[in-house]
Amino acid sequence: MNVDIGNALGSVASPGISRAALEHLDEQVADAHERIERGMANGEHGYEALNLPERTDPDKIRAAVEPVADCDALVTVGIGGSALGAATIVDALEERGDGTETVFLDNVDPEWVTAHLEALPLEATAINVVSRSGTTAETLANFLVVREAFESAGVDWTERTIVTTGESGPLRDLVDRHDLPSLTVPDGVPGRYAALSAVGLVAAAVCGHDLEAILEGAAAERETLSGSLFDCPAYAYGATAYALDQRGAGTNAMVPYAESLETYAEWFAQLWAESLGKDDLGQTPVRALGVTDQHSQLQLYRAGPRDKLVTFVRPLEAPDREIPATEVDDLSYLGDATLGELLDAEFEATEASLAAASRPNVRIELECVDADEIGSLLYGMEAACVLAGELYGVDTFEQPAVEWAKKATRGLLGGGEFEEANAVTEKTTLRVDH
Ligand SMILES: O=P(O)(O)OC[C@H]1O[C@H](O)[C@H](O)[C@@H](O)[C@@H]1O
Repeated sequence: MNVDIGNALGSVASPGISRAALEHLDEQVADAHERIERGMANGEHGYEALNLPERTDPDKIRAAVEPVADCDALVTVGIGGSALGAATIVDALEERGDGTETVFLDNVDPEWVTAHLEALPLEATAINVVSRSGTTAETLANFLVVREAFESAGVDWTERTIVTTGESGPLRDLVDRHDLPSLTVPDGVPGRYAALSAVGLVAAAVCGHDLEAILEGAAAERETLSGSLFDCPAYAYGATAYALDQRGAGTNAMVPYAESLETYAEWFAQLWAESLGKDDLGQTPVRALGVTDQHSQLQLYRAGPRDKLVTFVRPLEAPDREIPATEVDDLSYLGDATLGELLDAEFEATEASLAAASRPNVRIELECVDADEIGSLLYGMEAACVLAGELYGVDTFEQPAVEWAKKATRGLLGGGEFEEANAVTEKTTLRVDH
Protein backbone atom coordinates (compact mmCIF):
# COMPACT_ATOMS: atom_id res chain seq x y z
CA MET A 1 0.00 0.00 0.00
CA ASN A 2 1.33 3.42 -0.97
CA VAL A 3 0.01 6.69 0.34
CA ASP A 4 0.24 10.09 -1.32
CA ILE A 5 -0.51 12.95 1.08
CA GLY A 6 0.57 15.75 -1.29
CA ASN A 7 -2.97 17.06 -1.66
CA ALA A 8 -3.30 17.41 2.11
CA LEU A 9 -0.38 19.84 2.35
CA GLY A 10 -1.05 23.42 3.31
CA SER A 11 0.39 24.56 -0.03
CA VAL A 12 -2.52 22.81 -1.80
CA ALA A 13 -5.40 22.55 0.59
CA SER A 14 -7.30 24.41 3.24
CA PRO A 15 -7.47 22.94 5.76
CA GLY A 16 -4.04 21.50 5.11
CA ILE A 17 -0.87 20.73 7.00
CA SER A 18 2.37 22.58 6.34
CA ARG A 19 5.63 20.70 5.79
CA ALA A 20 6.96 22.23 9.01
CA ALA A 21 3.93 21.04 11.00
CA LEU A 22 4.31 17.61 9.46
CA GLU A 23 7.96 17.47 10.55
CA HIS A 24 6.87 18.47 14.04
CA LEU A 25 4.10 15.86 14.06
CA ASP A 26 6.67 13.27 13.05
CA GLU A 27 8.26 13.61 16.49
CA GLN A 28 4.93 12.56 18.02
CA VAL A 29 4.72 9.72 15.51
CA ALA A 30 8.11 8.46 16.72
CA ASP A 31 6.85 8.39 20.32
CA ALA A 32 3.58 6.77 19.30
CA HIS A 33 5.44 4.14 17.31
CA GLU A 34 7.54 3.29 20.35
CA ARG A 35 4.35 2.86 22.38
CA ILE A 36 2.79 0.68 19.68
CA GLU A 37 5.88 -1.53 19.40
CA ARG A 38 5.94 -1.93 23.17
CA GLY A 39 2.27 -2.87 23.21
CA MET A 40 2.85 -5.40 20.44
CA ALA A 41 5.89 -6.91 22.16
CA ASN A 42 3.95 -7.29 25.42
CA GLY A 43 0.81 -8.59 23.70
CA GLU A 44 -1.23 -5.78 25.28
CA HIS A 45 -4.96 -5.57 24.62
CA GLY A 46 -5.53 -4.09 21.17
CA TYR A 47 -1.89 -3.76 20.18
CA GLU A 48 -1.85 -7.55 19.95
CA ALA A 49 -3.99 -7.22 16.80
CA LEU A 50 -0.96 -5.90 14.95
CA ASN A 51 0.79 -9.23 15.63
CA LEU A 52 -1.91 -11.23 13.83
CA PRO A 53 -0.03 -11.74 10.53
CA GLU A 54 2.51 -13.85 12.43
CA ARG A 55 0.10 -15.39 14.95
CA THR A 56 -2.76 -16.56 12.73
CA ASP A 57 -2.55 -20.18 11.68
CA PRO A 58 -4.17 -20.71 8.25
CA ASP A 59 -3.94 -24.51 8.55
CA LYS A 60 -6.05 -24.44 11.68
CA ILE A 61 -8.71 -22.35 9.95
CA ARG A 62 -8.74 -24.61 6.89
CA ALA A 63 -9.02 -27.70 9.12
CA ALA A 64 -12.04 -26.21 10.90
CA VAL A 65 -13.85 -25.45 7.63
CA GLU A 66 -12.94 -28.78 6.02
CA PRO A 67 -16.30 -30.46 6.84
CA VAL A 68 -18.15 -27.75 4.88
CA ALA A 69 -15.58 -27.05 2.19
CA ASP A 70 -17.89 -28.30 -0.56
CA CYS A 71 -20.87 -26.11 0.40
CA ASP A 72 -22.53 -23.95 -2.25
CA ALA A 73 -23.39 -21.13 0.15
CA LEU A 74 -22.13 -19.73 3.42
CA VAL A 75 -24.24 -17.72 5.82
CA THR A 76 -22.16 -15.72 8.27
CA VAL A 77 -23.96 -14.70 11.44
CA GLY A 78 -22.16 -11.84 13.18
CA ILE A 79 -22.22 -8.07 13.48
CA GLY A 80 -19.73 -5.19 13.49
CA GLY A 81 -16.19 -6.46 13.79
CA SER A 82 -17.47 -10.00 13.64
CA ALA A 83 -18.88 -9.50 10.15
CA LEU A 84 -17.30 -6.55 8.35
CA GLY A 85 -13.74 -7.86 8.05
CA ALA A 86 -14.91 -11.19 6.65
CA ALA A 87 -17.34 -9.42 4.31
CA THR A 88 -14.63 -7.02 3.14
CA ILE A 89 -12.32 -9.88 2.23
CA VAL A 90 -14.84 -12.07 0.44
CA ASP A 91 -16.43 -9.13 -1.39
CA ALA A 92 -13.04 -7.80 -2.49
CA LEU A 93 -11.94 -11.21 -3.74
CA GLU A 94 -15.30 -12.48 -5.01
CA GLU A 95 -14.17 -12.76 -8.64
CA ARG A 96 -11.20 -14.89 -7.55
CA GLY A 97 -13.12 -17.30 -5.30
CA ASP A 98 -14.64 -20.73 -5.92
CA GLY A 99 -18.15 -19.40 -6.49
CA THR A 100 -19.49 -20.03 -2.97
CA GLU A 101 -22.40 -17.67 -2.40
CA THR A 102 -21.92 -15.58 0.75
CA VAL A 103 -24.60 -13.99 2.89
CA PHE A 104 -23.89 -11.89 5.99
CA LEU A 105 -26.69 -11.72 8.52
CA ASP A 106 -25.55 -8.61 10.36
CA ASN A 107 -28.99 -7.15 10.95
CA VAL A 108 -32.13 -8.37 12.66
CA ASP A 109 -34.63 -6.87 10.25
CA PRO A 110 -37.07 -9.83 10.21
CA GLU A 111 -38.23 -9.39 6.62
CA TRP A 112 -34.65 -9.25 5.36
CA VAL A 113 -33.50 -12.24 7.44
CA THR A 114 -36.46 -14.30 6.26
CA ALA A 115 -35.87 -13.38 2.62
CA HIS A 116 -32.23 -14.43 2.84
CA LEU A 117 -33.02 -17.72 4.52
CA GLU A 118 -35.74 -18.54 2.03
CA ALA A 119 -33.36 -17.91 -0.87
CA LEU A 120 -30.57 -20.15 0.46
CA PRO A 121 -30.20 -23.82 -0.54
CA LEU A 122 -30.03 -24.92 3.11
CA GLU A 123 -28.96 -28.52 2.44
CA ALA A 124 -25.85 -27.10 0.71
CA THR A 125 -25.31 -24.11 3.03
CA ALA A 126 -22.74 -23.79 5.81
CA ILE A 127 -23.19 -21.58 8.88
CA ASN A 128 -20.36 -19.38 10.16
CA VAL A 129 -21.24 -17.92 13.56
CA VAL A 130 -18.89 -15.26 14.86
CA SER A 131 -19.05 -13.39 18.13
CA ARG A 132 -16.06 -12.44 20.20
CA SER A 133 -18.10 -11.98 23.37
CA GLY A 134 -20.58 -14.73 22.56
CA THR A 135 -23.29 -12.53 24.03
CA THR A 136 -24.28 -10.10 21.26
CA ALA A 137 -28.07 -10.22 21.11
CA GLU A 138 -28.38 -9.73 17.35
CA THR A 139 -25.93 -12.51 16.55
CA LEU A 140 -27.32 -14.99 19.05
CA ALA A 141 -30.90 -14.26 17.97
CA ASN A 142 -30.06 -14.68 14.30
CA PHE A 143 -28.21 -17.90 15.02
CA LEU A 144 -31.28 -19.29 16.78
CA VAL A 145 -33.42 -18.29 13.79
CA VAL A 146 -30.98 -19.88 11.33
CA ARG A 147 -30.80 -23.06 13.39
CA GLU A 148 -34.54 -23.35 13.42
CA ALA A 149 -34.74 -22.78 9.65
CA PHE A 150 -32.31 -25.65 9.12
CA GLU A 151 -34.24 -27.90 11.50
CA SER A 152 -37.52 -27.10 9.74
CA ALA A 153 -35.91 -27.98 6.41
CA GLY A 154 -34.72 -31.30 7.85
CA VAL A 155 -31.03 -30.30 7.61
CA ASP A 156 -28.73 -31.11 10.53
CA TRP A 157 -27.24 -27.71 11.39
CA THR A 158 -24.71 -29.25 13.78
CA GLU A 159 -23.03 -30.87 10.75
CA ARG A 160 -22.79 -27.56 8.93
CA THR A 161 -21.84 -25.00 11.59
CA ILE A 162 -18.47 -23.46 12.47
CA VAL A 163 -18.26 -21.14 15.44
CA THR A 164 -15.62 -18.51 16.17
CA THR A 165 -15.87 -17.06 19.67
CA GLY A 166 -13.99 -16.36 22.89
CA GLU A 167 -12.70 -18.93 25.37
CA SER A 168 -15.94 -18.74 27.36
CA GLY A 169 -19.47 -17.37 27.10
CA PRO A 170 -22.89 -18.54 25.92
CA LEU A 171 -21.72 -19.28 22.39
CA ARG A 172 -18.80 -21.34 23.70
CA ASP A 173 -21.34 -23.27 25.82
CA LEU A 174 -23.31 -24.07 22.66
CA VAL A 175 -20.13 -25.26 20.95
CA ASP A 176 -19.43 -27.61 23.83
CA ARG A 177 -22.99 -28.85 24.07
CA HIS A 178 -23.23 -29.73 20.36
CA ASP A 179 -19.57 -30.56 19.84
CA LEU A 180 -19.30 -28.05 16.99
CA PRO A 181 -16.06 -27.29 15.14
CA SER A 182 -14.81 -24.03 16.56
CA LEU A 183 -12.03 -21.48 16.49
CA THR A 184 -11.07 -19.01 19.15
CA VAL A 185 -10.91 -15.24 18.83
CA PRO A 186 -7.35 -14.50 19.89
CA ASP A 187 -6.89 -12.80 23.23
CA GLY A 188 -6.24 -9.08 23.15
CA VAL A 189 -7.79 -8.58 19.71
CA PRO A 190 -10.89 -6.35 19.65
CA GLY A 191 -13.50 -7.35 17.07
CA ARG A 192 -12.85 -4.49 14.65
CA TYR A 193 -9.15 -5.43 14.56
CA ALA A 194 -9.82 -9.14 14.08
CA ALA A 195 -10.14 -9.38 10.28
CA LEU A 196 -6.77 -11.11 10.01
CA SER A 197 -7.74 -13.85 12.48
CA ALA A 198 -10.31 -16.65 12.21
CA VAL A 199 -12.95 -13.93 12.65
CA GLY A 200 -12.27 -12.63 9.15
CA LEU A 201 -10.68 -15.63 7.54
CA VAL A 202 -13.17 -18.48 8.03
CA ALA A 203 -15.40 -17.10 5.30
CA ALA A 204 -12.37 -16.53 3.06
CA ALA A 205 -11.25 -20.12 3.61
CA VAL A 206 -14.69 -21.51 2.76
CA CYS A 207 -14.62 -19.45 -0.46
CA GLY A 208 -11.26 -20.95 -1.38
CA HIS A 209 -9.14 -17.82 -0.97
CA ASP A 210 -5.41 -17.87 -0.37
CA LEU A 211 -5.13 -17.23 3.37
CA GLU A 212 -1.33 -17.26 3.27
CA ALA A 213 -1.33 -14.49 0.65
CA ILE A 214 -3.69 -12.35 2.77
CA LEU A 215 -1.44 -12.79 5.80
CA GLU A 216 1.74 -12.23 3.78
CA GLY A 217 0.35 -8.94 2.48
CA ALA A 218 -0.40 -7.92 6.06
CA ALA A 219 3.03 -9.03 7.25
CA ALA A 220 4.69 -6.97 4.53
CA GLU A 221 2.77 -3.91 5.74
CA ARG A 222 3.81 -4.66 9.30
CA GLU A 223 7.44 -4.48 8.10
CA THR A 224 6.91 -0.87 7.08
CA LEU A 225 5.96 0.30 10.59
CA SER A 226 8.72 2.64 11.67
CA GLY A 227 9.34 5.74 13.73
CA SER A 228 8.69 8.18 10.89
CA LEU A 229 5.56 8.88 8.90
CA PHE A 230 7.79 9.63 5.91
CA ASP A 231 8.88 5.97 5.82
CA CYS A 232 5.59 4.28 6.69
CA PRO A 233 2.47 4.57 4.49
CA ALA A 234 0.13 3.51 7.30
CA TYR A 235 1.47 6.13 9.68
CA ALA A 236 1.53 8.75 6.93
CA TYR A 237 -2.20 8.16 6.54
CA GLY A 238 -3.03 8.03 10.26
CA ALA A 239 -0.99 11.13 11.07
CA THR A 240 -2.37 13.13 8.15
CA ALA A 241 -5.98 12.25 8.92
CA TYR A 242 -5.39 13.24 12.55
CA ALA A 243 -3.68 16.50 11.60
CA LEU A 244 -6.44 17.39 9.17
CA ASP A 245 -9.09 16.73 11.80
CA GLN A 246 -7.22 19.02 14.20
CA ARG A 247 -7.40 21.69 11.51
CA GLY A 248 -11.13 21.34 10.90
CA ALA A 249 -11.59 18.30 8.64
CA GLY A 250 -13.87 16.50 11.07
CA THR A 251 -15.24 14.24 8.35
CA ASN A 252 -13.28 11.58 6.48
CA ALA A 253 -14.94 10.40 3.27
CA MET A 254 -13.57 7.01 2.26
CA VAL A 255 -13.90 6.61 -1.50
CA PRO A 256 -12.59 3.41 -3.08
CA TYR A 257 -12.45 3.37 -6.88
CA ALA A 258 -13.49 -0.28 -7.21
CA GLU A 259 -16.88 -1.90 -6.69
CA SER A 260 -15.13 -4.81 -4.98
CA LEU A 261 -13.95 -2.44 -2.23
CA GLU A 262 -17.35 -0.99 -1.36
CA THR A 263 -17.59 -3.18 1.74
CA TYR A 264 -14.07 -2.14 2.73
CA ALA A 265 -15.41 1.39 3.22
CA GLU A 266 -17.95 -0.01 5.70
CA TRP A 267 -15.21 -1.86 7.55
CA PHE A 268 -13.13 1.33 7.66
CA ALA A 269 -16.10 3.28 9.01
CA GLN A 270 -16.42 0.96 12.01
CA LEU A 271 -12.67 0.95 12.61
CA TRP A 272 -12.37 4.73 12.52
CA ALA A 273 -15.60 5.56 14.33
CA GLU A 274 -15.41 3.04 17.17
CA SER A 275 -11.70 3.48 17.74
CA LEU A 276 -11.45 7.26 17.71
CA GLY A 277 -14.91 8.51 18.71
CA LYS A 278 -14.22 9.23 22.38
CA ASP A 279 -13.88 12.10 24.84
CA ASP A 280 -15.60 14.46 22.36
CA LEU A 281 -12.86 13.67 19.83
CA GLY A 282 -12.74 11.68 16.61
CA GLN A 283 -13.24 12.08 12.89
CA THR A 284 -16.54 11.05 11.31
CA PRO A 285 -16.08 8.43 8.60
CA VAL A 286 -18.49 8.53 5.66
CA ARG A 287 -18.66 6.02 2.86
CA ALA A 288 -18.73 6.70 -0.82
CA LEU A 289 -17.82 4.84 -3.99
CA GLY A 290 -15.98 6.00 -7.07
CA VAL A 291 -17.18 6.71 -9.70
CA THR A 292 -20.81 6.32 -8.65
CA ASP A 293 -20.81 8.92 -5.90
CA GLN A 294 -19.05 11.53 -8.01
CA HIS A 295 -22.56 12.00 -9.33
CA SER A 296 -24.17 12.32 -5.93
CA GLN A 297 -21.72 13.60 -3.30
CA LEU A 298 -18.84 15.31 -5.10
CA GLN A 299 -20.67 18.63 -5.26
CA LEU A 300 -20.64 18.78 -1.46
CA TYR A 301 -17.04 17.61 -1.16
CA ARG A 302 -15.76 20.24 -3.58
CA ALA A 303 -18.02 23.16 -2.74
CA GLY A 304 -19.56 22.50 0.67
CA PRO A 305 -18.12 23.29 4.11
CA ARG A 306 -14.34 22.90 4.41
CA ASP A 307 -14.70 20.20 7.01
CA LYS A 308 -13.76 17.11 5.02
CA LEU A 309 -10.82 14.96 4.14
CA VAL A 310 -11.45 12.77 1.09
CA THR A 311 -9.54 9.49 1.09
CA PHE A 312 -9.29 7.74 -2.24
CA VAL A 313 -8.35 4.08 -2.56
CA ARG A 314 -7.14 3.28 -6.01
CA PRO A 315 -6.11 -0.11 -7.38
CA LEU A 316 -3.54 0.50 -10.13
CA GLU A 317 -4.39 -2.60 -12.11
CA ALA A 318 -7.70 -4.30 -12.77
CA PRO A 319 -9.30 -6.40 -15.50
CA ASP A 320 -10.45 -4.13 -18.31
CA ARG A 321 -13.15 -4.03 -20.94
CA GLU A 322 -13.32 -2.23 -24.27
CA ILE A 323 -15.98 0.39 -24.88
CA PRO A 324 -17.52 -0.45 -28.27
CA ALA A 325 -17.24 2.15 -31.05
CA THR A 326 -20.36 4.11 -31.85
CA GLU A 327 -21.84 5.74 -34.91
CA VAL A 328 -22.51 9.00 -33.00
CA ASP A 329 -19.68 11.50 -33.62
CA ASP A 330 -19.93 13.16 -30.23
CA LEU A 331 -19.35 9.81 -28.53
CA SER A 332 -16.47 8.64 -30.72
CA TYR A 333 -13.92 9.46 -27.98
CA LEU A 334 -15.48 6.71 -25.87
CA GLY A 335 -14.96 4.11 -28.58
CA ASP A 336 -11.22 4.75 -28.43
CA ALA A 337 -11.11 4.00 -24.71
CA THR A 338 -11.79 1.18 -22.27
CA LEU A 339 -13.98 1.21 -19.16
CA GLY A 340 -10.76 1.05 -17.11
CA GLU A 341 -9.38 4.11 -18.86
CA LEU A 342 -12.63 5.92 -18.21
CA LEU A 343 -12.48 4.92 -14.52
CA ASP A 344 -8.87 6.13 -14.30
CA ALA A 345 -9.67 9.41 -16.01
CA GLU A 346 -12.62 9.96 -13.66
CA PHE A 347 -10.41 9.26 -10.67
CA GLU A 348 -7.66 11.63 -11.84
CA ALA A 349 -10.24 14.30 -12.68
CA THR A 350 -11.98 14.01 -9.32
CA GLU A 351 -8.74 14.11 -7.36
CA ALA A 352 -7.59 17.15 -9.35
CA SER A 353 -10.96 18.85 -9.01
CA LEU A 354 -10.72 18.66 -5.22
CA ALA A 355 -7.12 19.89 -5.20
CA ALA A 356 -8.03 22.75 -7.56
CA ALA A 357 -10.68 23.80 -5.03
CA SER A 358 -8.12 23.47 -2.18
CA ARG A 359 -9.96 20.52 -0.66
CA PRO A 360 -7.65 18.11 1.18
CA ASN A 361 -7.49 14.59 -0.16
CA VAL A 362 -5.22 11.60 0.21
CA ARG A 363 -4.58 8.83 -2.27
CA ILE A 364 -4.05 5.24 -1.10
CA GLU A 365 -2.73 3.08 -3.92
CA LEU A 366 -2.95 -0.70 -4.18
CA GLU A 367 -1.23 -2.61 -6.94
CA CYS A 368 -4.52 -4.40 -7.59
CA VAL A 369 -7.30 -6.00 -5.58
CA ASP A 370 -5.96 -9.44 -4.71
CA ALA A 371 -5.41 -11.46 -1.53
CA ASP A 372 -2.00 -9.96 -0.85
CA GLU A 373 -3.11 -6.37 -1.36
CA ILE A 374 -6.29 -6.75 0.69
CA GLY A 375 -4.19 -8.10 3.59
CA SER A 376 -1.92 -5.12 3.20
CA LEU A 377 -4.81 -2.64 3.10
CA LEU A 378 -6.56 -4.05 6.18
CA TYR A 379 -3.37 -4.17 8.20
CA GLY A 380 -2.25 -0.75 7.00
CA MET A 381 -5.50 0.94 7.95
CA GLU A 382 -5.56 -0.78 11.34
CA ALA A 383 -2.04 0.48 12.02
CA ALA A 384 -3.06 3.94 10.79
CA CYS A 385 -5.98 3.92 13.20
CA VAL A 386 -3.89 2.73 16.15
CA LEU A 387 -1.41 5.51 15.44
CA ALA A 388 -4.21 8.09 15.18
CA GLY A 389 -5.57 6.83 18.51
CA GLU A 390 -2.17 7.46 20.11
CA LEU A 391 -2.06 10.97 18.67
CA TYR A 392 -5.57 11.76 19.88
CA GLY A 393 -4.76 10.20 23.25
CA VAL A 394 -7.97 8.16 23.32
CA ASP A 395 -8.61 4.62 24.46
CA THR A 396 -8.51 3.19 20.94
CA PHE A 397 -9.55 -0.35 21.77
CA GLU A 398 -12.69 0.20 23.85
CA GLN A 399 -16.21 1.14 22.76
CA PRO A 400 -18.15 2.08 25.90
CA ALA A 401 -20.74 4.11 24.00
CA VAL A 402 -21.77 1.05 21.99
CA GLU A 403 -21.82 -1.11 25.10
CA TRP A 404 -24.21 1.38 26.69
CA ALA A 405 -26.85 0.81 24.02
CA LYS A 406 -26.27 -2.95 24.13
CA LYS A 407 -27.09 -2.93 27.85
CA ALA A 408 -30.17 -0.75 27.32
CA THR A 409 -31.42 -3.20 24.67
CA ARG A 410 -30.94 -6.19 26.94
CA GLY A 411 -32.69 -4.38 29.74
CA LEU A 412 -35.68 -3.64 27.49
CA LEU A 413 -35.96 -7.30 26.50
CA GLY A 414 -35.85 -8.47 30.10
CA GLY A 415 -32.34 -9.86 29.76
CA GLY A 416 -31.27 -8.46 33.12
CA GLU A 417 -31.37 -5.34 35.27
CA PHE A 418 -29.70 -2.54 33.32
CA GLU A 419 -30.27 1.03 34.44
CA GLU A 420 -29.44 2.17 30.87
CA ALA A 421 -32.88 0.88 29.84
CA ASN A 422 -34.52 3.62 31.95
CA ALA A 423 -33.32 6.23 29.47
CA VAL A 424 -35.81 4.84 26.98
CA THR A 425 -38.81 5.60 29.17
CA GLU A 426 -37.36 8.99 30.14
CA LYS A 427 -37.20 10.15 26.52
CA THR A 428 -38.28 13.75 25.80
CA THR A 429 -40.90 13.95 23.06
CA LEU A 430 -42.09 16.75 20.81
CA ARG A 431 -44.12 14.92 18.22
CA VAL A 432 -45.55 16.22 14.99
CA ASP A 433 -48.05 13.58 13.91
CA HIS A 434 -49.88 13.18 10.64
O1 LIG B 1 -18.06 -10.08 18.33
P1 LIG B 1 -19.14 -9.60 19.25
O2 LIG B 1 -18.77 -9.75 20.68
O3 LIG B 1 -20.45 -10.26 18.93
O4 LIG B 1 -19.31 -8.07 19.01
C1 LIG B 1 -19.80 -7.55 17.79
C2 LIG B 1 -19.72 -6.05 17.84
O5 LIG B 1 -20.46 -5.65 18.96
C3 LIG B 1 -20.48 -4.28 19.30
O6 LIG B 1 -21.26 -3.58 18.44
C4 LIG B 1 -19.11 -3.71 19.40
O7 LIG B 1 -19.15 -2.34 19.53
C5 LIG B 1 -18.30 -4.06 18.16
O8 LIG B 1 -16.98 -3.60 18.31
C6 LIG B 1 -18.30 -5.54 17.97
O9 LIG B 1 -17.55 -5.83 16.83
